[in-house]
Amino acid sequence: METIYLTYPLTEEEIAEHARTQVVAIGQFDGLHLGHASVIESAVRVAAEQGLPSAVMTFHPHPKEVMKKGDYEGYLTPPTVKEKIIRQMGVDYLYIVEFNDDFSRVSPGDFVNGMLLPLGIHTAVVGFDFHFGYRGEGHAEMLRELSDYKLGVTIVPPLRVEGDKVSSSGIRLDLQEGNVKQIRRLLGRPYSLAGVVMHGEKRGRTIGFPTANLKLDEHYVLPRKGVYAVRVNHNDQVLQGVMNLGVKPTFHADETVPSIEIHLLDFNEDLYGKPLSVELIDFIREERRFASIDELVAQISNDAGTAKRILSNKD
Ligand SMILES: Cc1cc2nc3c(=O)[nH]c(=O)nc-3n(C[C@H](O)[C@H](O)[C@H](O)COP(=O)(O)O)c2cc1C
Ligand SMILES: Nc1ncnc2c1ncn2[C@@H]1O[C@H](COP(=O)(O)OP(=O)(O)O)[C@@H](O)[C@H]1O
Repeated sequence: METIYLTYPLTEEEIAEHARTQVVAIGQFDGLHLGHASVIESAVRVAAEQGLPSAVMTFHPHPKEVMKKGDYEGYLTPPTVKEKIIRQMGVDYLYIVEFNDDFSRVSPGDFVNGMLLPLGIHTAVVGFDFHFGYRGEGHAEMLRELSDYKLGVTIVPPLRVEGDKVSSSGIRLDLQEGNVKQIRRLLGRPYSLAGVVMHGEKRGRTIGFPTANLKLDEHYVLPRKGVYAVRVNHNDQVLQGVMNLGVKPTFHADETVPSIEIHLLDFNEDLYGKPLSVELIDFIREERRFASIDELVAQISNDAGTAKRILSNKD
């Protein structure tokens, strides 16, 4: 897969370089949940049927970040994660269009005639709720008419899991509630956070539970504070662990910035500076303040046992 960065308006050179008859799935696709996957898979299938290359067009930064909408709290799938997942889906080209103030003011008609048609888009594949152009005034059904019927359009219906429509906003709510098991069903994979291990307060080792402190690579939406059973990818190895995402109220009275700390089970190696990717498998409990370090340690030991039981279940 080739990743191509574009800005609107396209230059003559960009058009000359990237125009090809192709089938493109268009959307924000933040989270890359099963609904998004069904849109992208449709594009790959239609492309194969037509003997054309397949592509995904997405936008960065997130429009809500640029438009300073109050409810923006980060990415479910930051750009590098999104790119990796789309690559695994057999897509030939990924177009990342810069979303900025100017682009937010492009009319639906100009988006179609100044972006899609010049790139040689043969068929656009979009989700049922796709909106585009100034104030999101363009919607899926308008693509045909705005292109003067030059574009083929496939609209993919909503995907349901156990009766519920799969949506990025639903997943954001589930994250606030710590429903990581449900999120795993909606994404088709666990929610994960990637980062690098940094130095912490060096207390972990003194209480028998060293914890790798994760500095996140990108701006993720964080789940509810608390303790989670996690699977950790480190050096092509998959390790079991227990994570605390919180402000350590036992030690800090008014800390507000949460830290992400993982104790790896049956493991003893130096991890400073190493990249880790952490998959959230299940929520164990809320973070709380303990009256003594002994009580905290007893609880962490209990949590490690709970995580081990959860992670040994093969589902
Ligand atoms: C499984 C687990 C659960 C934890 N639960 C809590 C908790 O409920 N309350 C709290 O104040 N700290 C909790 N912690 C954080 C510890 O206080 C922290 O790991 C310890 O202070 C070491 O910090 P350091 O790695 O910065 O040295 C937990 C840590 C782990 C690994
Ligand atoms: N089982 C383990 N789980 C997590 N980190 C471990 C483990 N064994 C060794 N380590 C190392 O110990 C460090 C954590 O020790 P800790 O005393 O909590 O220090 P810090 O406060 O700097 O995180 C990790 O960053 C890693 O390098």
